[in-house]
Amino acid sequence: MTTLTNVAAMHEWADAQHQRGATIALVPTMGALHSGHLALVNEAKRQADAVVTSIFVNPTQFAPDEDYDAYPRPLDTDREILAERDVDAVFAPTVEAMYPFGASTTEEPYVSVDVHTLNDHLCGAHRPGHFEGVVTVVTKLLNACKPDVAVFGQKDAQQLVILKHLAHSLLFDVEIVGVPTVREDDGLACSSRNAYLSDAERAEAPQVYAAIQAGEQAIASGEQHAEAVVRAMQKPLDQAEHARVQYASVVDASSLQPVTHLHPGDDVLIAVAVFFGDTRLIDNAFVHVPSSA
Ligand SMILES: Nc1ncnc2c1ncn2[C@@H]1O[C@H](COP(=O)(O)OP(=O)(O)OP(=O)(O)O)[C@@H](O)[C@H]1O
Ligand SMILES: CC(C)(CO)[C@@H](O)C(=O)[O-]
Ligand code: BAL
Repeated sequence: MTTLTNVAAMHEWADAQHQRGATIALVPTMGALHSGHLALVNEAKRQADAVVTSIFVNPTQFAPDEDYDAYPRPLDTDREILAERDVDAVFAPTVEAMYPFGASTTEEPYVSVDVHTLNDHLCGAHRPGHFEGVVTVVTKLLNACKPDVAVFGQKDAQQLVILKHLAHSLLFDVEIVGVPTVREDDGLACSSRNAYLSDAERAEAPQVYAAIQAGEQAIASGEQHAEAVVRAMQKPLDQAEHARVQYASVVDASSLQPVTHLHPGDDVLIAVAVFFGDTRLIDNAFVHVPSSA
């Protein structure tokens, strides 16, 4: 497994793969790898001949009050994990390599991609600049790694939907593939940020998934009012003493705009963000409204 830290070396590797007729799958991550990331790597291996995993904690997607400095960076362990999985290359650029003119976009002339109304709800409404930072860095990663396929987790559902629109709107010649959320045995979605939880918070954290299951159940049993679905999602979270709900929402699965009524055949995204202390957890499900609803 080769490790590449600058864009020129990454281009050289990608060009060499394509010259030998191999396709490339990219798995973008911020490191601190867990089973969720490894599911993406497995899918990448199914999708292409050569797999590159990027490890980059992207400064521009963190709001000023968020955990950019504290975010875990166990690069050597991550590299060992990826080598064991026979990943072909790791792209671990410096901030300077990814942002040659500086990551603070207020200081330099710059170009960025606007996500417009896709940013209005869910995490976009609560993390100023987050998705602009994500689409900017993913654009850079796609240009640096030249993949045929890029693999992302459904755990970050709003991100996945926005990135599919990014590729479609801006004519990127890449397929965006989503992978279902990988969970701990008790249902909690695997996340690098789970490591921040105290024992008491960790014990209650599976209620976040219980909220999603309650929403799915309400829709499956014919509930037509989004408000009632949200109330059902709220109930398991009311039982978690340490939980503070940031949002519980039902939105259209493509436009990400709130829905009030569910109609048979609709595709919706039900999603929650919940704080346990300073740790913010998200979970969600894409749900197809059944014909009995
Ligand atoms: N439990 C999971 N199941 C499937 N994919 C996941 C899971 N957790 C993260 N991913 C995906 O892995 C990719 C990299 O995510 P990232 O490195 O931010 O990990 P993370 O654990 O989600 O971190 P964070 O705690 O910052 O949310 C993203 O596409 C993300 O959706
Ligand atoms: C896609 C991503 C690697 C971009 O920094 C990040 O948002 C993540 O880890 O989901
Ligand atoms: N997994 C999404 C990256 C973030 O929370 O910033």
